[in-house]
Amino acid sequence: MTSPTHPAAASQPISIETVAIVGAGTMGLGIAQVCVQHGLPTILFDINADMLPKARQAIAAGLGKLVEKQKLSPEERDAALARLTLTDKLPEVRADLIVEAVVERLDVKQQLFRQLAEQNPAASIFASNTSSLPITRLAAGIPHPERVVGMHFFNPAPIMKLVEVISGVATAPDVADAVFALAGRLGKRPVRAADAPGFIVNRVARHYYVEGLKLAEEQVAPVEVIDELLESAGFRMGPFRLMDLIGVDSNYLVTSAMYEAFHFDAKFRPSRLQQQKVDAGHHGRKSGRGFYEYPASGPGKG
Ligand SMILES: NC(=O)c1ccc[n+]([C@@H]2O[C@H](COP(=O)([O-])OP(=O)(O)OC[C@H]3O[C@@H](n4cnc5c(N)ncnc54)[C@H](O)[C@@H]3O)[C@@H](O)[C@H]2O)c1
Repeated sequence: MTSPTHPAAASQPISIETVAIVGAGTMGLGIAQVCVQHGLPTILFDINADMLPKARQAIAAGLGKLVEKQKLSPEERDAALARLTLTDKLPEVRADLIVEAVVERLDVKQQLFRQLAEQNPAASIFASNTSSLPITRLAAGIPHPERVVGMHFFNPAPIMKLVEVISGVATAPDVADAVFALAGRLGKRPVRAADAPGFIVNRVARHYYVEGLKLAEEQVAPVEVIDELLESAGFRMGPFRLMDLIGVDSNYLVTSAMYEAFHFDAKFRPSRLQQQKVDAGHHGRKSGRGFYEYPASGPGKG
């Protein structure tokens, strides 16, 4: 059996010099910050124009914190910000590497990749930050599926070192290699993962959320107590505080996708308590309220 090949990869390693991030939400803006900080001209696109000024502010604040900690000079911060282009116009999304960080829905991500394929050369790499959707399925029906790869950052992207690099059945090895190398250039610790539901971390971590929610539903203890106990047992954040950071809606979609991917295995069943939070718009820090309230600091902070 021969491996798929990437159009740009005939004789030399694929070079990634420009990046575009699609989706300026919790993950997209963190990934964009990391890219500009590491010297890459980066386009950040969102369909919702209202997200863009907030995204610039959040990235400026993130870089500002690094200046305060003397990890970045004010000049480096300014140069990083100058590498950032924000847009709500999809035709402007052209780059060597496009990382999508939009809502966790296969149909939305596939439609986006199909549109991007029309305006980008075959050599552009399409990476997905999906937490749970199969890369093989995501690539199906996309022109040049060998360029589709998983590049899964963790939240908060500027801080967390791990990046899972996932090859689907069609992914060209040199595409995965190029994304792996880029993650290293971004100061991350890349790890290769096979295309299994939830990859590595989310497969294990799912039970942290699912069991925490079951405890709350069964009224074994209130959410604050569950969080406090797990934090005192050594976890950095309890499951509810962590879901508020992740986005209760994003976390719910990941659990739902994994439940389906594991053929409705009861151990991944999504919680009604969480579904109600989503239905009520209590999406966590980003909406100012989730399992906790974030009134004074506003959305996005805690
Ligand atoms: N939140 C986390 O902790 C986390 C961690 C790792 C991976 N992920 C994954 O990252 C992806 C994004 O999650 P998030 O939590 O950042 O979501 P989010 O809801 O915070 O942000 C999504 C953004 O995408 C935009 N968007 C939606 N559809 C779009 C489209 N078609 N084109 C352009 N923009 C579009 C929305 O306007 C929004 O700004 C998901 O696949 C999720 O599973 C999330």
